[in-house]
Amino acid sequence: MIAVKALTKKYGDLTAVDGLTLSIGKGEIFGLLGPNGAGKSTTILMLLGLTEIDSGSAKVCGIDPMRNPIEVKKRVGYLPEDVGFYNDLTGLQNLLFTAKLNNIPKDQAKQEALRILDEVGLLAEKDKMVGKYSKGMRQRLGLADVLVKKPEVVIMDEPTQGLDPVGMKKFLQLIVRLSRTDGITVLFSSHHLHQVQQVCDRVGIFVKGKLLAEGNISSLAEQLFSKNTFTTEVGIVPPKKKRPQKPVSTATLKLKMEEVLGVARTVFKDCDIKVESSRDVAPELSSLVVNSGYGLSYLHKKKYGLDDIYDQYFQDEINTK
Ligand SMILES: Nc1ncnc2c1ncn2[C@@H]1O[C@H](COP(=O)(O)OP(=O)(O)OP(=O)(O)O)[C@@H](O)[C@H]1O
Repeated sequence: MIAVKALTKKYGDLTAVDGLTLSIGKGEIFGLLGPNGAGKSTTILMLLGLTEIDSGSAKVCGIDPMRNPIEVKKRVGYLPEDVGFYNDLTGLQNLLFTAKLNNIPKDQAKQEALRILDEVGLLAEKDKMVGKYSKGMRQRLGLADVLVKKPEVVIMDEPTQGLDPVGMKKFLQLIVRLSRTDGITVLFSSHHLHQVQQVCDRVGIFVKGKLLAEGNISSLAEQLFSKNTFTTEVGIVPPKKKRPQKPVSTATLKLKMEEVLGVARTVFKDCDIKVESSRDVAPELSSLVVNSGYGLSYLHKKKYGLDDIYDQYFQDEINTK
């Protein structure tokens, strides 16, 4: 439904999107995850034909948005960060207005609008002026506004910005339902790791205009950590004087650990050892420690997840904002 090849956009000397290649299938929920300024909005604008592409190509529902932006707009619903509504019209009236602009017959429009208001949980508020809606209600009405057009693809730019945790959860559940029941393809941009992790089938990590990796969470971790996705933290205890076996030196223990199949690196800091490996080596490490004459004070196994990816790639940038 979305196919992008070597997509590039420059603003003067700045390359906002740098050779992006990506494809998103029908019914898939894809999360474009990246910090502020990564190029997410620019990518979305290019997909919608709202800004020019400098090089590369994009197809949305098989249509080139540069050549035929109107056809793309017919099939794609776009939910920007802040949706503009007529505040002195009710939720229902706003939706009927959108339906009219999209040439949907009046009877059909009302029936559909009511069904969608129900779906987004706003049926009880349908006659309230939108000016009196909360931020969460506006976002849900925004989604309803997009759905009235019966889109094949929904593109959302930071859709949960400003929502409280409950509102965010409900909104995300709604997105999943749309994709699962109606087969709608969803692309949404976010810099919130946890919401992306909760709902996306696939995630693209986007930093400084470049896609660093894409895939499901576990394949992302593998791509970004060069296959050494396991970390084992081991605490050793020097033996008590009277123990029969004299321990090997820590230098020897380090060498032995590095000989274990799959171990890529070890870091020794006094009695604390960190081992990076491509597979779970905890059983081998624990017996190695004991057989080398040490006691084992602790052993933690950890597999990289999106949190680690986030820490490595985004946290510094977000902290500086
Ligand atoms: N119209 C413009 N003119 C010049 N530079 C721009 C323009 N629009 C965006 N940029 C720059 O392009 C880069 C990418 O911006 P973009 O808005 O696409 O990022 P983003 O990932 O959507 O960020 P955010 O999460 O803050 O919305 C940024 O450095 C931004 O300053």
